[in-house]
Amino acid sequence: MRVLLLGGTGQLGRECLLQAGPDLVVTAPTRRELDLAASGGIQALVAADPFDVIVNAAAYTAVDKAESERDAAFALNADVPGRLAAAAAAKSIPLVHVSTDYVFDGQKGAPYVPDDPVAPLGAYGASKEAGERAVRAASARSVILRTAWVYSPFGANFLKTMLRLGAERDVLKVVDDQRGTPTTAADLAAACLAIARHLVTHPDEPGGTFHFTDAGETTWCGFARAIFAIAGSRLPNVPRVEAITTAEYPTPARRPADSRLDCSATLARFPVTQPDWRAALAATLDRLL
Ligand SMILES: NC(=O)C1=CN([C@@H]2O[C@H](COP(=O)(O)OP(=O)(O)OC[C@H]3O[C@@H](n4cnc5c(N)ncnc54)[C@H](OP(=O)(O)O)[C@@H]3O)[C@@H](O)[C@H]2O)C=CC1
Ligand SMILES: Cc1cn([C@H]2C[C@H](O)[C@@H](COP(=O)(O)OP(=O)(O)O[C@H]3O[C@@H](C)C(=O)[C@@H](O)[C@H]3O)O2)c(=O)[nH]c1=O
Repeated sequence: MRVLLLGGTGQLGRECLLQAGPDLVVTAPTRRELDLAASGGIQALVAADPFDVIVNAAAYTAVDKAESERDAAFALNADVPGRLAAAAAAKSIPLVHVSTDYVFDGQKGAPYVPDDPVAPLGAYGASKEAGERAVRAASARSVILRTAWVYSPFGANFLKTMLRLGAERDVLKVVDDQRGTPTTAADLAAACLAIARHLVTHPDEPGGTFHFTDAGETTWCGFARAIFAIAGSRLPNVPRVEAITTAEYPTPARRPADSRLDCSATLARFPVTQPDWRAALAATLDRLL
């Protein structure tokens, strides 16, 4: 299977590349080779090569910065997916596009199913929601896969922030009133590649919008506490993690209070596995430390 992977240097992209086996030929242009924000090169790239499927792991992911860089967020998260989906449709190849729990406002009070109404609270979520609409409008056979709270040994993420701050401070204050599910980029990559493969081998099946996270739920504070509980003996300093409210941790972007995602439709339709988030965290810490 020949895969065009965008965002190969990001968290998800790197895990996709690590999981590519001999039957999976992945082409992953870097930003230097293809600046997605600037380029009209997407169409040319897709048109020129015989890819079986496209996986879009590229995005603008700086949630707070997006509030002051709205145009940059929309360029990457809305315009690029639209162009990519149009190029995929023109070649009749499927697209796996990754989106976020931040398209929801977090007020449902139960895990979101894919058809629930979206209502993003910030510019990042709004840009990703616009990207979803652009992908649907292009009529490619696409799977929009929403995920949440992604972390890995690579790049910038909450796990690495906690380990960095935990080495410097004795107390970390972390919000305990935002619920969701931490998800390793490795598990997400496995899901993306399984879905990509399924779309290629089942050409008559339609796409749609789906959810994938690791299994279970917690808060950011619960996530932080689990990090230090699991990794503590391997760290030079283990901070105390103090639970605070969102109001006590003001940020430029508002975030959903409860963005748990119901993944049952994904598990029923595609051959994906959903590891428990704590087991996945332990495995990631083993890789990182
Ligand atoms: N991180 C998270 O917590 C979550 C992420 N998601 C979604 O999952 C997907 C993957 O996220 P994640 O792996 O964390 O993202 P990262 O921020 O780790 O990676 C983003 C990727 O996009 C690339 N990129 C950004 N701008 C450009 C550009 N102008 N030209 C070319 N490449 C560019 C980056 O390249 P470079 O390395 O050069 O910067 C990088 O490869 C995204 O769609 C994201 O919205 C959904 C929920 C949670
Ligand atoms: C660093 C820190 C953060 N927090 C809070 C702020 C915020 O509410 C929450 C998470 O912080 P972060 O800024 O690390 O995470 P954030 O950038 O909001 O993570 C999001 O990224 C995008 C890309 C997504 O798509 C989402 O699914 C989600 O993973 O934790 C604390 O309470 N204490 C702290 O010391």
